[in-house]
Amino acid sequence: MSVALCATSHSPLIGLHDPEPSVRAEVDGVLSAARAFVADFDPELVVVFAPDHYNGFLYELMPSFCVGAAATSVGDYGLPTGPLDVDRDAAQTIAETVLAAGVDVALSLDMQVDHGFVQPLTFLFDSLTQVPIVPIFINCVAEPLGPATRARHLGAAVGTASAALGRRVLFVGSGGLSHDPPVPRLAEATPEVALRLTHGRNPTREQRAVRESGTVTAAGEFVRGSAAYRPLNPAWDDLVLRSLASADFAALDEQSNTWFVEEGGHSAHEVRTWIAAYAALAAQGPYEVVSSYYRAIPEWFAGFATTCAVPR
Ligand SMILES: O=C(O)CCC(=O)/C=C/C=C(\O)C(=O)O
Ligand SMILES: [Fe+2]
Repeated sequence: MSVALCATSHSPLIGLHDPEPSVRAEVDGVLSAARAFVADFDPELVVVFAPDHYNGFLYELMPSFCVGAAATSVGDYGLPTGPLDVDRDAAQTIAETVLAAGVDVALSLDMQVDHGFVQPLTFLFDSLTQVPIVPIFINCVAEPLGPATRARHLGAAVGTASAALGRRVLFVGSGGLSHDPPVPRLAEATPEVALRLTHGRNPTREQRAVRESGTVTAAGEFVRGSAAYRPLNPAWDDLVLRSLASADFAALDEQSNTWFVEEGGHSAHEVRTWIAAYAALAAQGPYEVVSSYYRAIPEWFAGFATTCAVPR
């Protein structure tokens, strides 16, 4: 087996605003099983498809997709800070192959990544440098967004490029299913927030603390039924999981961007990372999902899912 997949929700609220202990323990068990799956596969390279939340990618220059040839974690929400062990040659090869396939991916030699990339790595590995990685950013929050089909094309091209590397490659997709956490949107932003979304790289420790405590406060309001955020949608999440398990990409990615927001909330666009990861796996033939977990966890603002898959 030369490829495998692990796709998981992330949430910056894990550890900061937890559900009841039995739910937390259940998720910890699922993530331990995913970690064991990955250890058993023993990847030689990890290709991570993940979004950003205005930490590494801002409106000063917002690509739809970007391959990182070097990357550093900003360490938001208490997660580890510092460089990732990026395989620069593999990143370069993947970027060249993806561009040759007609998908206009950017290349960064100095990518900053946030919890979107880093949290799944902490779920699956002992450190950010345990296995070489290639981080691939997918814009899932900063409108305007292209059609979701582009994530499938990106993933397919990355899958083809990965096959040519001749290594055991794990594809990781990182993002919630239905969820509508308080990620600012330019269309509604005050001038101050718009400035931050455009140029707010490297906030001070105090500025970051204010943002992060605001997310925790919002999660509390959401749990208490605030109408300011769209509800979780387990029925839609089930559709997402079933569609990807059966490689029915069109059921998802041929829908409009509005459909994603109306069904799953603004951050449901993070499903693009799952579409890309599954499309990368599909590029090397039929696959089967070997584990699939789902629970709506309002304390984490998340329709929370974790799946693992292998070639059939
Ligand atoms: O700047 C901030 O931290 C704003 C809040 C934020 O980024 C929240 C992110 C939530 C997720 O990543 C998620 O639930 O997927
Ligand atoms: Fe997110």
